Amino acid sequence: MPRIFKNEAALTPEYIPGKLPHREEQLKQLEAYFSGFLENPGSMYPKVILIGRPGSGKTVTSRKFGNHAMKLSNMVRYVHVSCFLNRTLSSVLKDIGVQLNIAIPKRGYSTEELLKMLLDMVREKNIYAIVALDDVFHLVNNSGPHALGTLIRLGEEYVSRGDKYRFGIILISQDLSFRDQLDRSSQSSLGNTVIRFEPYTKDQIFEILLVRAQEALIDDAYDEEILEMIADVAGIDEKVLDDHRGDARYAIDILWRASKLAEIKGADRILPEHVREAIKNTLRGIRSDELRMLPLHEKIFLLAIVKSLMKNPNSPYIPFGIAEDEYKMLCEQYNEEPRKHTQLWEYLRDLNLKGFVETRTSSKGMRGRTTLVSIPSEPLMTLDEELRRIIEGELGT
Ligand SMILES: Nc1ncnc2c1ncn2[C@@H]1O[C@H](COP(=O)(O)OP(=O)(O)OP(=O)(O)O)[C@@H](O)[C@H]1O
Repeated sequence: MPRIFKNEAALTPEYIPGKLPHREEQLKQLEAYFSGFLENPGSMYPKVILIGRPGSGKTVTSRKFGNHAMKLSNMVRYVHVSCFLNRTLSSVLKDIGVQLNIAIPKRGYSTEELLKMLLDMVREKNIYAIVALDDVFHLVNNSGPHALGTLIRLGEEYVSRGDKYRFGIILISQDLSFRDQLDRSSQSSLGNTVIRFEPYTKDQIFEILLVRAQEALIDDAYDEEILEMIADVAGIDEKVLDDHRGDARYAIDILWRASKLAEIKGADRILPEHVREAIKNTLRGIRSDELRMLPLHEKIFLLAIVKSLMKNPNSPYIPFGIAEDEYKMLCEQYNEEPRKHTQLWEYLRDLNLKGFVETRTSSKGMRGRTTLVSIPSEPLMTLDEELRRIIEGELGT
């Protein structure tokens, strides 16, 4: 079988590439804001905000900077916390502890006690940590502005008692709305150091894809035109108002899917037809890592919504009740005890909040008022496959 990949991992979302085209400036700015902290650890407390749309490279730039910082000093650690996963102060503190190799008890302690343990241990180990809080608005939305205020002041009272600054903070978000919710003193303590990440143009996406392709694919497996074709649909375009344009994750995902299709079909190179099919099958707003993090029964309920919509191809919406029936059938199939009606409403509310589904109340034509559910912008087949894979993996079936 002809080979397409030489290092498939270079097309996975977690991979940190050797070069980050078009983010050199942002990396340089991060290095500059942290240079005092890195040259003389503990002498200052840098706080930097990264903002930009999804897929504009905030996470990967922050991680790359973290690797650079750790190379400069063996006393410095970089810690990357997903606030999508950790939505409370105590879970953020525990995650920081885990990443710093500090044993923090799972339960039985207040957040103040957890905070104190963390600060004491950091001092005892004599380390300095750069903490990046990714998707920080989830923390503020779920736990209120006070939780973030506490993190922004991390260790400041220790400094007033003679210790050094032990932390630097990077806050990552799509916009600055999280900052407006903070109280005045946290806002002023946070300051105004903002690095912006603009959505990528077609040319920029092309160069990003080229670097990735060189790392991931056999030279003969692709033409640059294939990458241009992907850049055309993924780069921003003034004429097309589309939320997903300018998103490097979307572009890289298409390249991976097209390469995989070429491999599965036994082709010796990626053809335009593979790209077309890959575009059709690529999830746009939804990320598979976010799917994976939903509670098991919320995933099964989402799969039920997907299946109900697939069974009704002429209708963009299905009533809640249809999805509920489908959910019960799926539970039977998976040998799982179905959750109660009220719990399913909770799931629906959450799925809507996270942008996985859209809901509306039925118009007059229908009898009574029912809640209708739709998934307007994702390919159902791909969602179906992805969810089944994740659920079956989790259930070990
Ligand atoms: N300049 C770049 N060069 C190479 N790869 C990039 C670049 N920018 C982004 N990527 C890749 O695109 C994907 C998405 O980037 P990243 O996760 O950093 O975006 P983000 O802005 O943090 O998005 P989100 O807000 O959705 O988390 C990752 O796989 C990342 O490696």
